[in-house]
Amino acid sequence: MSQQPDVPVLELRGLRRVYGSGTTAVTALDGVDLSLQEGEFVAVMGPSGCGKSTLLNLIGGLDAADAGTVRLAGTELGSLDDDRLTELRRREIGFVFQFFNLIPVLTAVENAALPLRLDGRNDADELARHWLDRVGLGGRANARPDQLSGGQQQRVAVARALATDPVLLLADEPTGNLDSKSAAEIAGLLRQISVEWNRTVLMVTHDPVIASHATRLVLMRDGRILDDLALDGTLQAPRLALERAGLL
Ligand SMILES: Nc1ncnc2c1ncn2[C@@H]1O[C@H](COP(=O)(O)OP(=O)(O)OP(=O)(O)O)[C@@H](O)[C@H]1O
Repeated sequence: MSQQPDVPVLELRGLRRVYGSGTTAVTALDGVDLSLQEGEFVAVMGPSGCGKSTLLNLIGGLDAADAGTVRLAGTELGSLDDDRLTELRRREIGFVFQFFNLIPVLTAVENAALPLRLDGRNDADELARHWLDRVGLGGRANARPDQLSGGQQQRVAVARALATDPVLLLADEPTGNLDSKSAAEIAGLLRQISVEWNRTVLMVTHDPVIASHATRLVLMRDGRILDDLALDGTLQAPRLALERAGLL
């Protein structure tokens, strides 16, 4: 999928998701509009239960909205059949998770190559090595996850997420299982991926220091977007925005 100029990488319109029905219904997303341009690094923050995971699930095509649309580089996810949605998810969205989700018996390069192998690419290992190099792990390509630190394992996961050259990288608490030094390094890598490599990154985090690496901050509460602001790279900016919004 090539990115066309002027078409947002991601466009959400009127996104709504209600779990359950009747008196026990929970409105997890209550009319979310959001547009991301190529090269942005957006941090999403908000209190527990405000709808962040639901939002990522809908953007990642893992769950369907009750109303509204998700467009990825112009393609509306709701218009795709299951096979096309699976294909788009594998090629056009890179996922990075809190607990890395690497396969323990595979080496770093085998893990990073996995989405390409699933796609039948015969240059899978070559591309995986290229991405491991770019994320600073070229020297550990043949190590298994249990031979790598947490930060290194997350780098493998980032290489795997980038291997198919997706239009969007989704990161769900990518530093939540790391010590503060490794966490800052991974957040710095995500910033490099967006600002220097012009990839688009959407990250959910609870940590305002980690959010300070992003170029833009989206604050959520009760299934809605409360604030959406550009960040200036200072450590305090997300904390001040959270305070202003009454979320701290
Ligand atoms: N499968 C489900 N069934 C019923 N309610 C759900 C389900 N998943 C989430 N919810 C509810 O929807 C709301 C939003 O949940 P969600 O997990 O998206 O929030 P979150 O911001 O990711 O929270 P956290 O920061 O704790 O992960 C919450 O009230 C939650 O209890």
